Amino acid sequence: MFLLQTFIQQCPVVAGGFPQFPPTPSLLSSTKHSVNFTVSCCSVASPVAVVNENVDRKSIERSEIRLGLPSKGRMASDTLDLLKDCQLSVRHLNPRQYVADIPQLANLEVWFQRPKDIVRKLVSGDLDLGIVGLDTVSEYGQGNEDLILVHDALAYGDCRLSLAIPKYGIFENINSVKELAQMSEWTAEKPLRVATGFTYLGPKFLKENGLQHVAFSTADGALEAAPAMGIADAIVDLVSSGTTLKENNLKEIEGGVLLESQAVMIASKKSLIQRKGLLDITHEILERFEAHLRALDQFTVVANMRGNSAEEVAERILSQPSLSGLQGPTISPVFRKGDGGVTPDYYAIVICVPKKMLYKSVQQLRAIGGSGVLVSPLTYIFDEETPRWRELLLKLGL
Ligand SMILES: Nc1ncnc2c1ncn2[C@@H]1O[C@H](COP(=O)(O)OP(=O)(O)OP(=O)(O)O)[C@@H](O)[C@H]1O
Ligand SMILES: O=P(O)(O)OC[C@H]1O[C@H](OP(=O)(O)OP(=O)(O)O)[C@H](O)[C@@H]1O
Ligand SMILES: [Mg+2]
Repeated sequence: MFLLQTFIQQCPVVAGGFPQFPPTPSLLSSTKHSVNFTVSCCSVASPVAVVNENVDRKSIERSEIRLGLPSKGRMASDTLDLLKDCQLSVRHLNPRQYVADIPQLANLEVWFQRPKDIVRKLVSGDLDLGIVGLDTVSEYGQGNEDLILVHDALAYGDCRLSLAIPKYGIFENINSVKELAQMSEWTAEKPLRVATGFTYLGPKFLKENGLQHVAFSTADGALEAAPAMGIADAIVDLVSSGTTLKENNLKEIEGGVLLESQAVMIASKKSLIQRKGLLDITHEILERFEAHLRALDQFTVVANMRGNSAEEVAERILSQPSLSGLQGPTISPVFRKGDGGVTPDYYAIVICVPKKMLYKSVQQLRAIGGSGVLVSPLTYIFDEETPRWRELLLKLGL
């Protein structure tokens, strides 16, 4: 049995600037004072030094800006779709080639990498920008201050990292982390056994929640099988629909969500400050993302309305809660030639309506005399300035 410290000292793993990501231990255990790794199989005295990244690389000397995108898995195609929807299509000639570009953004290289490697390479300075799940940033970034969240809600890849326990046996009446921690079953000799791929966030969370006797095991997938196989008592894993938990007779418990996750855009703070052109490209990508994502849940609604004046029509519209639009309605007179000359006969109104409110809005429009209602999708809403850009500049001290 080795403490984590011992493990790292004896395994000459050099993490090249990356903050101590653990060399996937096969078993971890928590004691009263610290979370310890118990190593059951490892070449602890390996003579080979594994250098994860170039330590003193000349990365800052390269002039190209590098964006890391997921090379495969759940996040890959949604990420490309988002960029395409923002008119930033990635030109990728060959799926086995890991480098590509975005013709709209000069001097930018796109590198396809596994999500966890995107985070590692941002920390090591080999990438400048990246798009991955927040869970991956938190697990592999481990709070590194050089990692900056540029956009924290790209609206896909939604899931949560959760602690789950069996519905049956000794857990039948356990419904919260507090109750789990208070169970008398867990002792130093017989700790709560937790299976997880999140070997940083898992132990941290359980320690913070007062679970003193915990042993962790790790696997690359199908963790939900571990309790039924008798390998673990609980798991910490990603959940989205909850089907996998349900099918394996497991349940989430109160206080057991470690993290709510979705796709995010991250950047290296050092690069943002030092690399020429990066701030401008980041601003452009951020503006396009924001404009697209804001427009996603809105429709443009155009309708005709009879009235005596634009003001009178505006008053009627603003009296309806669903019709105020983004900044208020746009109202234009529609002129017709009559006996007494050219007069405004009715008014055309244009408003933005949240998609969820569409039918209610149409009903309200009709109730105040609206007719000929046309509905079309919105592509972008560009605001004067994006709040996220201001926040980013603040984080950079600019
Ligand atoms: N139900 C889900 N299960 C796992 N990941 C999900 C789920 N829903 C969304 N995600 C997001 O997708 C990411 C994982 O995708 P995927 O498993 O394809 O990636 P990966 O890093 O290649 O995984 P691995 O290396 O284990 O194969 C997660 O980090 C998370 O942000
Ligand atoms: O709540 P759900 O919608 O059921 O999704 C959750 C499951 O999906 C993921 O597994 P994945 O499909 O990546 O398989 P793996 O765990 O074998 O990698 C995750 O690890 C869960 O097992
Ligand atoms: Mg997976």
